[in-house]
Amino acid sequence: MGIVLRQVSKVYKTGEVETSALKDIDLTIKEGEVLIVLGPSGSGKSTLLNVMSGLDTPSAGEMYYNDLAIHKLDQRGLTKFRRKYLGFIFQQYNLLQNLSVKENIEMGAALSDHPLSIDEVMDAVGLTDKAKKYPSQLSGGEQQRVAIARSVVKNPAVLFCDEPTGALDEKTACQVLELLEKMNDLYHTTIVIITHNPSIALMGDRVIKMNSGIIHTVYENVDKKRVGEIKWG
Ligand SMILES: Nc1ncnc2c1ncn2[C@@H]1O[C@H](COP(=O)(O)OP(=O)(O)OP(=O)(O)O)[C@@H](O)[C@H]1O
Repeated sequence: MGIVLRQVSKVYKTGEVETSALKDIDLTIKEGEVLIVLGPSGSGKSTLLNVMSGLDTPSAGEMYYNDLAIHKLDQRGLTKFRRKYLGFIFQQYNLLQNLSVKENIEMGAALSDHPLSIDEVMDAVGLTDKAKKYPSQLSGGEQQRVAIARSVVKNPAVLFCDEPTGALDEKTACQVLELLEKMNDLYHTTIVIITHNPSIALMGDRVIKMNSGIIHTVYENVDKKRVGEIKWG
């Protein structure tokens, strides 16, 4: 159970040029695990995330979420799948500018039939005193935290995070990672984190390393660390 990829490939065609961004990927993401995806720029990390979360379609291969055959879904089916089970944390925030912080987070809660408490999540990301502000009145880091709160409050089964702390200072980045850790502890949320930062890999149950569209290394993290124990350098 979990997410299963079998022989998944993705080829981008730009005019005459073809780029093989994923080559015959076999991967199982177990329910409730924290999986870290490392790899140099252009190695296929974002493509992997987009394809396995149904934001993009594979060129070949099969993908399953528990018993659901994701590769067989049409766009409507994919949207339903994402809405029901998934949360996303990206570097760009996509906040609704004419809604307050609290209203943006409420939008996330409204997508779920088992949301978390809006007030608790706002508190966890340190936004309680900004609840009535609008995105344009916030710093970049604060906007990122609103976007994270909006994804987390939905209480999704799987949270996909693409460089979730890339634009944040160390203290805020730690708060964000601790929130992800808490989601995993409390709700058994499956968490996939794409990162360039090898220190973040220390919080993973498993780490995969990509290069040129393939997974060249997978390892279990026998010495998994709590976020609070990680030394950032
Ligand atoms: N929409 C697209 N059209 C054409 N080629 C693309 C597209 N998106 C990605 N690629 C190519 O596919 C390959 C994998 O890109 P991808 O964005 O998945 O890498 P990445 O590991 O996430 O990189 P980064 O760490 O820089 O975000 C690269 O060669 C990239 O140029």
